[in-house]
Amino acid sequence: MLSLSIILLLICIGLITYYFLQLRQHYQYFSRLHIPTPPFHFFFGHLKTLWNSTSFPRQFETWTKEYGKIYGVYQGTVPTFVVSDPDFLQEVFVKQFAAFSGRTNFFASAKIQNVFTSSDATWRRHRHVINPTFSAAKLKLMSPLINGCITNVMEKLVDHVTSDSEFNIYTYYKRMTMDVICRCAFGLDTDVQSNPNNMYFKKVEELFGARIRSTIFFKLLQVVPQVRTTIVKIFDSINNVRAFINIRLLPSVSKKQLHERPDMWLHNRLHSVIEQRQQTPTSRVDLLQLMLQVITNEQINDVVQDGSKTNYRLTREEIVSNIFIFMLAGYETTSTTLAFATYELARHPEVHRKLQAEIDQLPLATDDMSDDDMKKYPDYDIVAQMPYMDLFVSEVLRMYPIANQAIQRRASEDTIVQGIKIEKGTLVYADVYSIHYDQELWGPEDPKIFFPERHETKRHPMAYLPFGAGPRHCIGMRFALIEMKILLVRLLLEYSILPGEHLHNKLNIHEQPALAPEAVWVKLVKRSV
Ligand code: HEM
Repeated sequence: MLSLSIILLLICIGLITYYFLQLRQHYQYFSRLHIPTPPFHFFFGHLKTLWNSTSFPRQFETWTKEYGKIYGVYQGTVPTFVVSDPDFLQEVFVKQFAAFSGRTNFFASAKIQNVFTSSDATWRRHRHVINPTFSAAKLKLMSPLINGCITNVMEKLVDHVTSDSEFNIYTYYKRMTMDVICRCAFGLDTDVQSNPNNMYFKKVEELFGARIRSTIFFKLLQVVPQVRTTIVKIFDSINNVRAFINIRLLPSVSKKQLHERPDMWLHNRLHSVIEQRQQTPTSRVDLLQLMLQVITNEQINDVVQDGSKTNYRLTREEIVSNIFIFMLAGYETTSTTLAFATYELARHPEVHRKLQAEIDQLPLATDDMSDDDMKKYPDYDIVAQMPYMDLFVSEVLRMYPIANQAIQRRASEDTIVQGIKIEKGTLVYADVYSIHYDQELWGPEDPKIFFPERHETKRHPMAYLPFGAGPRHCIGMRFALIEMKILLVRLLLEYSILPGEHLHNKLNIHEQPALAPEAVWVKLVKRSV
């Protein structure tokens, strides 16, 4: 008996020693490569410092000042290169994309993948199906749908103009962008603008407010990625039980629902979006239609795909997962950029005047004109021809790279970049703040100053990264730009934006999970053109 206990004790000691030796080995990764590293804690790596900072990107920016354009951090044990050298990034994001086609594998354990969370062959399959969604031809067809939602927001704004009071315009942008993405991508008339209590909208909002990164659960998964799959499975099972009770059992008995995680709530309800479309088919080829054209009930094994793109299929669960990610990405990013654009317009009367001057020159009909050549609302063709608008929006996105945390790649094989050996599984993170505010890349005007004309000068191809870079750049970029520009044209054609008294003190920019202000308080004044 005693000898058995001793054997067990020795095995335990052996395993612990082996684990610590492994950790030690992991933590020598950067020193072996002679890459500088800020001080870190055994077991946590740099996570403790990152958790205590205002945001990961801001901490990376601070470290870049001390450790240079290429340095390393350990997220738990995962080595991460933090890079603000544009040539190095070009190599990773563009030239060697085949070796860097994924992002962090944080979601790899999730049951169902989508175009954002997947990697390698699975990602190629998703992206191939979804890519045609926002072609130029499709964007042209979407302009009336976008304009319809913008007409709704313009009607809502009238109340604030007549009452001559300052108000938080960001709230209106969020509702509008949710309606736009749902209408254009899924043919869904959510009308969140008239019904802000729409449950889909509330859950998406809840998801962004959830500060998931600060939860113990999230932190544990970061430190010990090995237990990720098991823990995620346990959480998913609990949520599935809750969903079953909420959907099947409770409705007939009680209105009170058991709490489901907002992401799980959405996943569990989005099936009805598919059913709705299958019951009422449409001739429009939107994102949902493209995905339904390739739906399959069979299991897909990407490893043994024959490589023929015509065979690319999506399962029902994958379609749901893509709807989910598009609702999220399509709504938050665009409304936040519009919020920052409005903030900058309220602060810079000169920029505001120039943009209005360009808008006033557009071939748009006013109410009393009936010229057939004139369009009532700006569309794809009109907003595509606005040089100053381009400069303005680019400067907003340079100063506020809202989704910068997504701009990272994971090595799917061992490779060498600029003479540095990068092992499979290593992350490369673009330090977008350091790049977007780099005097060498963006001078001679101080990059801290809002100056749209700086974009007239040709810059390094990797100096401007708000939508990422390479084959995996933002799939909704052109859609977002058209939507934002149409909104700005119609807003500034009718109103001038003035700063509200609370503009600065209620801005409260935060960065978890994406860069966003709390509120943008402005006044709208009717123009007398
Ligand atoms: C101003 C608005 C937007 C910004 C700043 C933005 C930014 C980004 C960034 C930085 C990425 C990561 C790119 C990379 O890793 O290289 C990304 C990916 C993505 N974005 Fe956007 N985005 C915006 C609007 C949209 C919209 C409107 C949609 C949907 C209609 C969308 C859908 C996506 C998707 C699905 C991905 C993942 C692409 C992939 O991994 O293949 N985004 N976005």
